Amino acid sequence: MAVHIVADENIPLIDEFFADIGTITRVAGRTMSAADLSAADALLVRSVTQVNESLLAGSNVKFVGTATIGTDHVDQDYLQQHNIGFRSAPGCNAQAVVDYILSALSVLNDSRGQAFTDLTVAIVGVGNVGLLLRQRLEEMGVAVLAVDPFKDPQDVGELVSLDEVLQADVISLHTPLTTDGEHATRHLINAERLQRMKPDACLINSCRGAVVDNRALQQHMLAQPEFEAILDVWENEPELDLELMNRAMLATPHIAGYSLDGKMRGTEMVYQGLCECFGVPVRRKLAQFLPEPGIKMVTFTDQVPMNQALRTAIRAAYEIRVDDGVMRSAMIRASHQGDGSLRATFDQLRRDYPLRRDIPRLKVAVPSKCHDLQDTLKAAGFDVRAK
Ligand SMILES: NC(=O)C1=CN([C@@H]2O[C@H](COP(=O)(O)OP(=O)(O)OC[C@H]3O[C@@H](n4cnc5c(N)ncnc54)[C@H](O)[C@@H]3O)[C@@H](O)[C@H]2O)C=CC1
Ligand SMILES: O=C(O)C(=O)[C@H](O)COP(=O)(O)O
Repeated sequence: MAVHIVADENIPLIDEFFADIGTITRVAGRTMSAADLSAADALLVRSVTQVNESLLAGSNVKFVGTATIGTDHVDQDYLQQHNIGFRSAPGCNAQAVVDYILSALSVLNDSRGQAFTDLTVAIVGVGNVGLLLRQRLEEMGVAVLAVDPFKDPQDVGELVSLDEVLQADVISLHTPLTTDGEHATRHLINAERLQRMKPDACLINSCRGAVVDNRALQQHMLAQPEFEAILDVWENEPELDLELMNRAMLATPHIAGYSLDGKMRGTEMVYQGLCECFGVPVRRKLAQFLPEPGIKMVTFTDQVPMNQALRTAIRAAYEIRVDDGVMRSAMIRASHQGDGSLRATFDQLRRDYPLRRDIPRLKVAVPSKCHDLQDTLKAAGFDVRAK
């Protein structure tokens, strides 16, 4: 049976994974409509497509795959009620988000003349991203506080209350966007909770924009000039609040998870789900397609101080300041153009995102006598070679 697949044009390796399963139509994810699905058996999306009754009603779609970790754009109840198979890609780009946070922390440290180990970092949501971040930071010697009402400390380590977490130097958000129940995360960080943070705290949001009340954050930063925000995600994307961007210490266009490794892993995971749903044998594996990294090796001498080596290695793998600079200049240019330019520019930055690899793909050579440096770089996830 040939499966007709409608796929977001920004999903990589669509032909490589799916061409021998059926026919493929690529469409723009942001503007996908019910008309695009008239002949579809399977739908593959990213986070920018709202998958709900108005998209699917009247179609013959039997499977929906989202090549993303987040699933807040998918009405899973509707899929279940209509017997439509579903697969997301849990954890696919968790490593990339962790790399983003490490690069962000290295910039924050530079601006304050601090080392990683001078900070207490709070993690809100200890799932795939939060737990990997916790492991990396703790092994690097950073003090971590974590909160997650749905997790057992036996599985994810010690947990504290949200009140305690608000007292950390850095608060990094890693929850899904949810709107129902006692622990709903929409506007989890609101004006009142911002008030309870340290005046010079740093809030990092790389999960979903609406987990933070963006208006309250902007007002808080106006009143507390020492407060820092590092923002990858924005309420109402692809709309962007330029004022908030200008106040943020680092601003990026929802690309924290955009490593090649993470994106391709996402495709492989939905491929496996689609094969299972249609009873097709799994013939393709990510390793067939993932290229070798371009930078082969970063080499350190024994003279390099620990923090400098760590910063250099992290930024050789992922330099957040480049993404920040590209976004600011593109957005400022767009703000002088007409209606819709900011939205279009936000999406264009994402579509044309340059190649980036996960930290564990970067080999780092360290003198064999520098055991502490080797251990710290391994803790941060690097492929360390003693030389
Ligand atoms: N900026 C980007 O490019 C990316 C953003 N994301 C976002 O990050 C989110 C987290 O990713 P994962 O860790 O892989 O998801 P996950 O589902 O593995 O973990 C989320 C954790 O948050 C916890 N949680 C839920 N409500 C909470 C609350 N009120 N307070 C504290 N914890 C709460 C859950 O119990 C769970 O342990 C995703 O849902 C997605 O929206 C994910 C990948 C890339
Ligand atoms: O995996 C997720 O969840 C994300 O946030 C994705 O990295 C977002 O990428 P797009 O699906 O919006 O391209």
